[in-house]
Amino acid sequence: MVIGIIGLGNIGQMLVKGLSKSRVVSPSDMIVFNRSRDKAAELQRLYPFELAATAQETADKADMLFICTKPLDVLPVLRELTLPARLHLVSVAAGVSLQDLETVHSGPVSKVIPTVTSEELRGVSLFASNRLVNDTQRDSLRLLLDALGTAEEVSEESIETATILTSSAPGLIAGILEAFAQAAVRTSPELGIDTARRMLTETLAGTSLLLKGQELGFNQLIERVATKGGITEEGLAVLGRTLPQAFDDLFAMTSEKHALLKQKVQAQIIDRKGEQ
Ligand SMILES: NC(=O)C1=CN([C@@H]2O[C@H](COP(=O)(O)OP(=O)(O)OC[C@H]3O[C@@H](n4cnc5c(N)ncnc54)[C@H](O)[C@@H]3O)[C@@H](O)[C@H]2O)C=CC1
Ligand SMILES: O=C(O)[C@@H]1CCC=N1
Repeated sequence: MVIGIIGLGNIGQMLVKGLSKSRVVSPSDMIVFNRSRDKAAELQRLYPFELAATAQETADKADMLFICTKPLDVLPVLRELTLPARLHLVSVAAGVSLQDLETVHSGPVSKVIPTVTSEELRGVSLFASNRLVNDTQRDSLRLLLDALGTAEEVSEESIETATILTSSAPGLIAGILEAFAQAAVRTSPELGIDTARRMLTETLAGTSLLLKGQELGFNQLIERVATKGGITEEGLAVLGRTLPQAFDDLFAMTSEKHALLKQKVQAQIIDRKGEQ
């Protein structure tokens, strides 16, 4: 099976690196197109995929085509192409629905929300497919996404909330850790920011092993750490007072952004109909 990739940004590159590292696809079974050829040629030196001269060449040769541009570039880029009916089109863009993709491709279409952590073959890739994706195509997609961590099929209704938990989360967790480290240094400047970051990074790795490796629940881990009447309890009480509102705000704002993005994609479809 030939995997096509259009767009070599964070996610396009993650796909090349992750799929190659997992060995589920060899670079020689990938065909890649990027607007800037130099960037693609540089990556090609490490991962010897076929470098396409045009996006159309990628679409013609691929069995499964990942479109990895920013959301508002997805439909304009795909409209310029003639997509073979057999092609399984896979968009990774937040805010672009299966129905939107069906306006540019009459064949099988899936939406995947990947995660940058898949470069390390960990993390959850969300996916939803339209009715034209047959069992073989769904199985092939699931195989690729499982190789990148864990594949999870979700309804389009829940994909936006799940996106925050799986795909935005690495960035959000990094943001939380940065604030954690900065507060430590405000409290004890002599510690230094690099030391604080290093301590948190190592602690995150250990925490993740306890949660995932030993299958401890969040509350079980809290009980192990927070000695009754001890210090951690005080910290948890602060989090209990402040974090529920912060996370409600986070979901409210990210939902609003998703809605705005979807409106803009809809406008691209309506404008196009007006032009025809
Ligand atoms: N970064 C992330 O963690 C995640 C991103 N996504 C989605 O992935 C998509 C890409 O995001 P990033 O990789 O972060 O963005 P990015 O800005 O790093 O990459 C976009 C790439 O598309 C290329 N591009 C733009 N127009 C093109 C064209 N006409 N032909 C070929 N290539 C073209 C650009 O050169 C750039 O390399 C977005 O739609 C985003 O919603 C989804 C989940 C996670
Ligand atoms: O922030 C974004 O828009 C993309 C989608 C989810 C993660 N990154």
